[in-house]
Amino acid sequence: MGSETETAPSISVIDFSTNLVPGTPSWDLVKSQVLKAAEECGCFMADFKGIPREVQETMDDALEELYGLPLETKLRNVSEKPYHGYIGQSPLLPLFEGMGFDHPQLYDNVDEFTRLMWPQGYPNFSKTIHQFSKPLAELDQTIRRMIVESLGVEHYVDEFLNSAYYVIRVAKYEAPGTTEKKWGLKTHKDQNVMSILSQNQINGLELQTKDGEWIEVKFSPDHYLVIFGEAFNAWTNGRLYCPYHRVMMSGNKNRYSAGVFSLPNEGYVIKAPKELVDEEHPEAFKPYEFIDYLKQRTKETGKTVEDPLKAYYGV
Ligand SMILES: O=C(O)CCC(=O)C(=O)O
Ligand SMILES: [Fe+2]
Repeated sequence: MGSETETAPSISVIDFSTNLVPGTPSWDLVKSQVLKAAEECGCFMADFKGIPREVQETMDDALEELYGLPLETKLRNVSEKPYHGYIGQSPLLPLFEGMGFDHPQLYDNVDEFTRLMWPQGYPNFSKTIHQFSKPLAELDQTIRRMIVESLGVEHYVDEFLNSAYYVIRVAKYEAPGTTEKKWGLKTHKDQNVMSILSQNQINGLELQTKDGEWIEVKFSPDHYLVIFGEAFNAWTNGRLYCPYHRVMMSGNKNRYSAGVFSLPNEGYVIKAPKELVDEEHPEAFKPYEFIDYLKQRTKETGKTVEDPLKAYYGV
């Protein structure tokens, strides 16, 4: 049905601001909205009140302070797993720096990272990161539970929720000082299970719709962008959409973003439950381990692969 005025595509907002209890009508309503967004756009904006405003604001300052540390200090954030530690200083992406660590929903893990950066300790920094990460890890659990229930395989909820761990990744995108857009982060699909992102007041994230149109993502306070990743898509036998996204920067203000990501555990073989495979939905992907996929993709950094998960593991 043609409408007279073209409306720009936008990302749907789903209300997580009330206490949602499984089995209640409000849970079921939100659950259906989540599945629809996951299938049609691979993302949505969660209106979520689990992180107090003052923590959101302190988070912006904390990231600015973290990235203000000398490079040799930031380089102490190392990991043997690809994409888990410090990334930056790349001539291909000169505006970008990223850091991250595992299990940020646990205070002691946050504090270990803090002490790596500030050996004398910095409890306020640890507190802020923890108060940011823990509610988002819980939100991730809620959303993943909703999808699994919606697909009618609720007896897999526990197995699926326990098959992933959390990583926090924080990024700085240096202001290019131009009106023309410069690359902050290359176009990619998230390879993990699910990502929940926030930012300071500076926009720059862009997301591609199924129709190929790019949307500039705008964040409001208490809004967190949920992006479904390839591992979740594989687990649902291809029922979800994974949107391409990128960061494009312009202007004179640095952008800081922070995200809590769920990643499949090491040793866990990602494979759709048999109930999700039938004649109408033949097996979409070969079973695979996340770390193998990550390692293969890292070897090919910079190479663009169309629909990468399908290229590597498509049946
Ligand atoms: O910084 C952002 O807003 C996006 C980060 C992102 O897409 C990622 O880490 O996968
Ligand atoms: Fe991403």
